[in-house]
Amino acid sequence: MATQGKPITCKAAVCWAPKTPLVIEDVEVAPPNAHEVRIQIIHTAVCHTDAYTLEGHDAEGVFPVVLGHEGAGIVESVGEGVTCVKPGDKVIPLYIPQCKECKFCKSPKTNLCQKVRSTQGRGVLPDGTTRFTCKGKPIYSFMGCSTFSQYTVVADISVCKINDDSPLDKVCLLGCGVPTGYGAALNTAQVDKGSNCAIWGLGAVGLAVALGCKTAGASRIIGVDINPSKFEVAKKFGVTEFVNPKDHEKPIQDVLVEMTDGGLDYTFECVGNVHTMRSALEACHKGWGVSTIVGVAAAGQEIATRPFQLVTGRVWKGTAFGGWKSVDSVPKLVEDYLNKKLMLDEFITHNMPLDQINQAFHLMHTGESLRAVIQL
Ligand SMILES: NC(=O)C1=CN([C@@H]2O[C@H](COP(=O)(O)OP(=O)(O)OC[C@H]3O[C@@H](n4cnc5c(N)ncnc54)[C@H](OP(=O)(O)O)[C@@H]3O)[C@@H](O)[C@H]2O)C=CC1
Ligand SMILES: N[C@@H](CCC(=O)N[C@@H](CSC=O)C(=O)NCC(=O)O)C(=O)O
Ligand SMILES: [Zn+2]
Ligand SMILES: [Zn+2]
Repeated sequence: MATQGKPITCKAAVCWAPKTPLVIEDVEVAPPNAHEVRIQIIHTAVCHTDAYTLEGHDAEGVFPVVLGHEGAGIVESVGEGVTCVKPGDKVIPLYIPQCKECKFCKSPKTNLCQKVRSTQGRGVLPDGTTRFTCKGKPIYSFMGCSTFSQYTVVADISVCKINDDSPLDKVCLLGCGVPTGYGAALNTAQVDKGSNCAIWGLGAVGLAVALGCKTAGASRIIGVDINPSKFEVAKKFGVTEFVNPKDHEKPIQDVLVEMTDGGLDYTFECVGNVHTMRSALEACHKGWGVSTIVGVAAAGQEIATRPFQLVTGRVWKGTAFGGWKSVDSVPKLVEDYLNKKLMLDEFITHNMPLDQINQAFHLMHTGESLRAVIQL
């Protein structure tokens, strides 16, 4: 391979500082070190967590940075000791890796591999450095993925090989939002047949929760959102009823408890707002209701409720990447998509080139998009 072992100069969307538009720059991407993989990113989608970090809400946010963590691409070259993928393989970068060796990976109770968590949280690869340079300055990595670049370097435990027939413009969604919501219902909450569920926030993550609830055989799936334009599209994902908190004077949890003869079996917060997190918990049925926090709240925010809500049997949970052990699960989710058992296309509302990436953020903020897919 002509580029192997050499730096590659390519286009990337660089975030120089919080709350500033991304700038398309020529960046230099160094070759992969041992146990690293350099990937040509072909498509990436934009997740609300990219916007959250761009807005300066992430306690771990470091700048300048190449954001993006919902991507798919082709391996360009690998560093010494890499055996899990080879040049030419189609892959998905994984922001929660799976080393299969740490205490977390060995436990069936969690997907939160901690092997590279501390370096990833500081915006660097496991050796403490970054592979991106622009205008002579090092540029940080994001969530171990940095998919808003034509080339990126990730740890070998942070990537999985997928079926050669995968359409990368669709399966890039399996890097974050869809598995997160789908797994929140199936793995974390373990929704059961005939149950009633409510979902706050009908973006891609909330709609993927709906899909998981539907797959589990839930009877009622209530969508709660302040943007009524989300209601029509939500039906495709299994949402059966809609509630807009703006249409009610009472706290929305009281409205839902009345609608459901005492409360919901399962609720999901997919907004990232501590007030909706409280509503979702308090809308749960006494004795057994389970509320799962999926949304990511801004730095410094804290949740509150009366402890009596928990004493009387409601359970508060949270999920990261839907509880999926990433290397084991993402290739299987790709197969489910290829076998038409998992919807993805319906989440994609926009397609655009890299130089329009700021428009993708705008569409998310105005509530016009579910997922915008960027072609690199
Ligand atoms: N735990 C994890 O592993 C992951 C967490 N996330 C988090 O999940 C959340 C959702 O992500 P995503 O689907 O991409 O985001 P979106 O912005 O696409 O969707 C959020 C939805 O919530 C709606 N909303 C905003 N405020 C309220 C409110 N007060 N009550 C009800 N609905 C409201 C928005 O309406 P409007 O259209 O008007 O804005 C929008 O429809 C984010 O916090 C993201 O960071 C994402 C991926 C993984
Ligand atoms: N860095 C933040 C927290 C951000 C966060 O909660 N990230 C989610 C994924 S959101 C994806 O779109 C997550 O999986 N967290 C687990 C983890 O180990 O990071 C902060 O400092 O609060
Ligand atoms: Zn995400
Ligand atoms: Zn691990």
